[in-house]
Amino acid sequence: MASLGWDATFSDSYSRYDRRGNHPGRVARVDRGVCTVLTAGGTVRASLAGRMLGVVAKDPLSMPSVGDWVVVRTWDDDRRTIEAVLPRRSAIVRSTAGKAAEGQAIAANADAVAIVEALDPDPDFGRIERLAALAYDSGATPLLVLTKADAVPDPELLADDLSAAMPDAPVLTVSAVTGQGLDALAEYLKPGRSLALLGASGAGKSTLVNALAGAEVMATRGLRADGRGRHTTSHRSLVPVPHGGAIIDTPGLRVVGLFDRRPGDAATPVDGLARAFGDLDALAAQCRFNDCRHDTEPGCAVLAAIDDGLLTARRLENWRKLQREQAFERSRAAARARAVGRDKARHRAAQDKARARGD
Ligand SMILES: Nc1nc2c(ncn2[C@@H]2O[C@H](COP(=O)(O)OP(=O)(O)OP(=O)(O)O)[C@@H](O)[C@H]2O)c(=O)[nH]1
Ligand SMILES: [Zn+2]
Repeated sequence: MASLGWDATFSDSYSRYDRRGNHPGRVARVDRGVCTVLTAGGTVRASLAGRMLGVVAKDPLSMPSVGDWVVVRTWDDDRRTIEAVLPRRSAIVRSTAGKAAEGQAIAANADAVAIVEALDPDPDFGRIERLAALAYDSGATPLLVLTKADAVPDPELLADDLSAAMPDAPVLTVSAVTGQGLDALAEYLKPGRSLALLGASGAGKSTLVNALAGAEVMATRGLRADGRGRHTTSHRSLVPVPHGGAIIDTPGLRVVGLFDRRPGDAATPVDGLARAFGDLDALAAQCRFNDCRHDTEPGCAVLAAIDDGLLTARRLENWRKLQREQAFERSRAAARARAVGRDKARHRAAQDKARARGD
């Protein structure tokens, strides 16, 4: 358990659940609400307890996710249920595609999040930047992992270019074929440490899990004829590694919406987008005008950096795009909060009326 990341903080959170029949465990996989959980007594399957169903219906973010530490209860008839999710240390949260602005946790309690992008074919700057915002938002430490180094003539040159997409993060160039860079990546997998992999389908995540866990633990499949990954991984998995630690594979998501975790809350702990674009934030602070739009304004530090070749116009454009998207998410979430408020007010009014009638 300690090797999987169980520590004093989780143990503390667990203490109020510590009674006969309960055990702590870490979620390795979720299939339609049934969780595969690693416990000190072995791997078990557990469904959500009744009270959890209520909690999840109100707040989809509280649905157990891969990497969560949970309370498993074993019943007399050997059935097992998940009674609670212990507070998360980090969570990768994406916005769900539906109309309501809801978030979905795709991996919990990672210490480091690797944005995985293949050098071949065509690595995508914009995708790295978007995933970086998600990774910084998670509270875990982001890094950039560029895969399939064996497939391009000059991986280091490409890596140099792509590192501009995550200026504050370590960048590793790896190949599952030659083994290049795998030791450096394994540094993030000490006993008790968890590394989550986040990237497009076909980026080579499952192959990395296999290489690092040293076994064919994930089903990897061939590429389609057009060179794109087949969309086959629908589950997420946490895999313990032999020398301690765990790797969390996430599904290769097509669309990864940014999720604004706490709309309108000034106390929001991290703004992943601002962190992922820390270089631009710092430049913008030096513009002559506070409300500079970095468009045609005189004394604009952002435009000056582009002129000097320190920043690409493409990165500025993507920053704006992601900011617009975040603003949209924020307005959706605010609308949803208002709707919930209205429902509550209506409910209270009905109760008051009933009381006034003396029911
Ligand atoms: N040349 C080369 N090919 C690789 C490397 N790593 C992975 N591949 C190939 O890339 C394809 C996709 O790899 P996967 O590991 O399945 O990709 P994934 O990111 O897990 O994809 P999803 O499961 O869809 O999320 C497979 O055909 C792998 O054999 C590498 O280092 N070099
Ligand atoms: Zn400016």
